[in-house]
Amino acid sequence: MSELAFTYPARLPIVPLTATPKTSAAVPGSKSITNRALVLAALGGAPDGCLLTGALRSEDTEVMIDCLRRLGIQVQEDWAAATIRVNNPVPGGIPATVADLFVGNSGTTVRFLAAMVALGRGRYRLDGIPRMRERPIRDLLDALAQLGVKAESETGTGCPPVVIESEGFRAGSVRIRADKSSQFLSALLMAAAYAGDNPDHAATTIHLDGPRVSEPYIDMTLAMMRTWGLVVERPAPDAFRIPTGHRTAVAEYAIEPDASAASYFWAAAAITGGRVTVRDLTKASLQGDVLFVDVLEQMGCRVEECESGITVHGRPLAGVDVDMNAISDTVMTLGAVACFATGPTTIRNVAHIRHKETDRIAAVATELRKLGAGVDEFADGLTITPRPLTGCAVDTYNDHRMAMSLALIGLRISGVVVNDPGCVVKTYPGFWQDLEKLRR
Ligand SMILES: O=C(O)C1=C[C@@H](OP(=O)(O)O)[C@@H](O)[C@H](O)C1
Ligand SMILES: C=C(OP(=O)(O)O)C(=O)O
Repeated sequence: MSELAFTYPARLPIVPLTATPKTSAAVPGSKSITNRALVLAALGGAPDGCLLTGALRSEDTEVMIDCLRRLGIQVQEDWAAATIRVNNPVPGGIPATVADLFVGNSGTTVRFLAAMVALGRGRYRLDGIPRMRERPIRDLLDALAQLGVKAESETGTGCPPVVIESEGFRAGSVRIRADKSSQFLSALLMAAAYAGDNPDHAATTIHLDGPRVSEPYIDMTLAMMRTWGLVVERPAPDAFRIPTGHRTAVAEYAIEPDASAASYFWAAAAITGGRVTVRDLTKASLQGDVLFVDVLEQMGCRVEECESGITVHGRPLAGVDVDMNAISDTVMTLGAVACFATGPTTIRNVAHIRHKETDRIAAVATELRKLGAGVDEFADGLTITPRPLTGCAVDTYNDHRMAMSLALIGLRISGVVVNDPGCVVKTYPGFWQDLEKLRR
């Protein structure tokens, strides 16, 4: 990330807004869509390559791009134009036979690529930062093993580093769990579409065992696969049948703005009683996180969808009791908003966020308590009880979403200082500049 045009201090004081914001915000491209589009464009193999527009430049997308290059796929970025061109000399396959891949702390990169490299013939190793070595991937490795791929956690922890040794995988039948992360299923779905022919199986059938988390991301995967001409049948709600041999060359694909990034600006309107439009997002988005605005609406905000985007009008806020399993990247955003409501807010059914950049339930509970809020933490969620807040230095746990969410509190309360604000590079390097635009 050294070339990124942003530098960050060690600590960033947040100055409260002096005027109520009435503005619109443009957020960068979706991380989830950019990283899926990179994988699908790489496997799809359009004759002149595929041009991705509106792409996100951030640590998570840059590690994905770097890994694809190490796999022999040609990737040319033009960040000034927010475009990436992807060209695979071996459409549907992996050119490199050996690769050592560094995935940083990007869940989408490690999960999507662990399945994708299994289409190759060779030995591939994926590793990341120390926290990545604590993030689960066993359920995906077990699924790949069922398809004849040697897929192992090097240290036997069920976490990276991961070593995949493959002779390519052929269509077959496989069972997988997605109760720790939906990314396991997304990864397998995308790779399975390029599985080799098997005289005994005209399709790969994936059976999902147990409950699934983060369901809208599975829908996003299925929708994007359809764009690439890949067929996924649903013989039952927990079964996916992916016939081999279907694909469409996609020459150009437009990436939506990031809805999780948008949540900070909608929340800013809610917290300050202002009005903020996030441009170019609609409720028809591929991203479940646009539905964060429904939670704000439940709390009392007015939400308006128009041609230019989605607008949140801040109003006095009531507490809510909400299941956030489907939109769990916005839990910390809601945690910040909840501090300004008239009553307690309970966030339920998000045990899986303990496996993300940090244990997000514990981290948000600790930091909101430091600021003065009442917080009861339970295994799969938390209750936040508003109390008078006092600004202080807050820790961010190398978690971009902790930094962006806690900063929101500083828009109302003086004395909030965000430690290690540079961790936003994971998905939103320009966040601090964009937050400042609320003062215009
Ligand atoms: O598939 C994706 O793009 C993502 C799925 C979610 O992860 P889990 O499925 O692990 O909850 C989400 O938190 C992550 O930011 C992106
Ligand atoms: C959980 C996240 O990312 P990932 O799982 O892709 O690392 C996130 O961006 O909040």
